[in-house]
Amino acid sequence: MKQLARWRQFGGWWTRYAHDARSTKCEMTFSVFVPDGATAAPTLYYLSGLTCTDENFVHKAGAARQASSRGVALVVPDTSPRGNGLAGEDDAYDFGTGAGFYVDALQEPWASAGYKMESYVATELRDLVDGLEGVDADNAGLTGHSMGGHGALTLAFKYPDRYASVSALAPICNPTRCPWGVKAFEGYLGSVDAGEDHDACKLVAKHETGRFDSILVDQGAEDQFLVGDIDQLRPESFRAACDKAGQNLNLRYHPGFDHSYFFISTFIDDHVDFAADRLLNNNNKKHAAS
Ligand SMILES: N[C@@H](CCC(=O)N[C@@H](CS)C(=O)NCC(=O)O)C(=O)O
Repeated sequence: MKQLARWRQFGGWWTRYAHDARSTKCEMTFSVFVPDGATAAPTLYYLSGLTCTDENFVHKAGAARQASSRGVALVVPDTSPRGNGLAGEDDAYDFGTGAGFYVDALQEPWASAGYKMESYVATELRDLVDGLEGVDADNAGLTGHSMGGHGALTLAFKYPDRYASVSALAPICNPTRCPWGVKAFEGYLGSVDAGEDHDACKLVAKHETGRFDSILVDQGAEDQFLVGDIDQLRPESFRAACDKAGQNLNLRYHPGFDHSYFFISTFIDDHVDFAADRLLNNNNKKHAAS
């Protein structure tokens, strides 16, 4: 693993790393924020949306202010493999590069070309984070935006033993029923049906799925992907699925806000707090028990 850059912000340090990744078969970058003085800070993963690298969030969200004040580390991965030279991978903003959808592709050529972002985030990156100073990789939560909100919700349901908290900003809640998700699942998995195992609305209904005391979802009421002719996000489907499954959900609509980082930067502190309230508590419990 090599260090690409290091910046001081608020009460802590960002470090940007590159490493040769097994699951994605290429060099991957990610960024980590560690608050000053942390010895075992809980880890909040932020999963980004379509077209993003790890840098969009680091530069635009301003999350380090609250993360340093709460003593939470932030881990920000990229959104897909890059540069594996696959024909067509750069042709569209919503498939291929920048659009890994947090699934392990089953369909060729994507499966052999490292489109394995589920394994990358949930296992390979987690193991790397375990080796970093100041952070506790075993005390982790997830949040994310849009495609990354879908990643946060679905990985939390699929790996409840790895994540003790989950929230999301304008997540793609029901990808088997929206154009972005249908395109991704047909392309990476071979069918929309195969995507049911990566759809938050379907996963919350499964009884072996993890349950969380609450899930926070923020949504801009003027989000261009919500209020257009085509609803890519479908938060009301997630509300209905959570109600049916007995999963507590705090879904908040914010008038005037769109899908952008202006929305994310306004509400990100609440997501850091939401994770901190759960993970610091979790941490205390763990230490009290030992
Ligand atoms: N480029 C796409 C939209 C892509 C988009 O909105 N991406 C969001 C995540 S879904 C984002 O965070 N973009 C990067 C940024 O705003 O910095 C379009 O024009 O329809």
